[in-house]
Amino acid sequence: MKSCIILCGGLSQRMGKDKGSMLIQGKPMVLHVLEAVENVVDEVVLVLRDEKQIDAYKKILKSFEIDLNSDLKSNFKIDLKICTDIIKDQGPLVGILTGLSLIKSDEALVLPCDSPFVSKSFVLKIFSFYDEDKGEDGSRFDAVVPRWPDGRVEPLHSIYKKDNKEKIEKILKDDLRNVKSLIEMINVKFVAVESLDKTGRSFQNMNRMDDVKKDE
Ligand SMILES: Nc1nc2c(ncn2[C@@H]2O[C@H](COP(=O)(O)OP(=O)(O)OP(=O)(O)O)[C@@H](O)[C@H]2O)c(=O)[nH]1
Repeated sequence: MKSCIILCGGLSQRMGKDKGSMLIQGKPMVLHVLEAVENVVDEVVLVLRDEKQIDAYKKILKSFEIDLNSDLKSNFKIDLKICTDIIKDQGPLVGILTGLSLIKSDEALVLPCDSPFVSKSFVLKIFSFYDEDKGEDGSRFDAVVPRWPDGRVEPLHSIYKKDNKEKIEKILKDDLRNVKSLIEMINVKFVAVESLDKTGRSFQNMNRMDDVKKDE
C-alpha cells in the first residue's frame, strides 16, 4: 500500500491565481502530478485550503472525468481523497500533518501541486529508496529527502512516515512552522537528486507567470 499527499493549499500570491488548477500544456498542474503517481500509489490525499477551493477542484477534475465523490475512479485507478488543512494558511507543514492524519499506510510521498513535470520514474525511485531500508518493523528512517550537491534539500518532494505527526504538532506549537525544522529533528535518509531524476525536471516548480511562459 502506497500513499501520496499532494499539497495544493498555498496562496499562490506570486502567480496571482491558484497554481494547481492552472493549465500547463492543456492540463491542470495538479492533474500532471496525479498522473505521475497513478499506477504507483494506491491512494492520494489532496490537501486544499478551504471549501471554495474544494468546489473549484471538484469541477476541474470532473471536467477531466475524475469524480471525487466516488472512492475508486473507473478511469483513474487511485483512491482519491480531498480535504482542507486542519489549520488554515499556516504553510505546507500543516498540509503534511493533515495528509498524514488521513493516509492508510505508514508513510506517504509528499508532492507540491506546482511541479507539473514530476516524473513517474522519480516517484518509483524515491519509494524504492524508502523501501530498501524497510524491515519487519518498518523503515529505520523517518523520511527520505532529495538533496542537491550544494546541500539544498527538497522537503516537498519527500517521503515522511506517519509517525512524524507528533513532532510536527510540537513544531507547530513552538510556532516554527518550517518543514526544515522537522527535517532537523528526525532521522532522514538524504538521497542525491541525481539518483532520483538526472534532469532535475521533477523539482521544477511554477511560482510566477514567467515560469509558466517558459514551458508553453
Ligand atoms: N495544504 C497546503 N499547501 C500549501 C500551503 N502553503 C503552501 N502549500 C503548497 O506547497 C507548495 C509550495 O508552496 P509555495 O509556492 O511555497 O507557496 P504558495 O503559497 O503556493 O505560493 P506563494 O503565495 O507565491 O508563496 C504548493 O504546492 C502549495 O500549494 C498550505 O498552507 N497548505
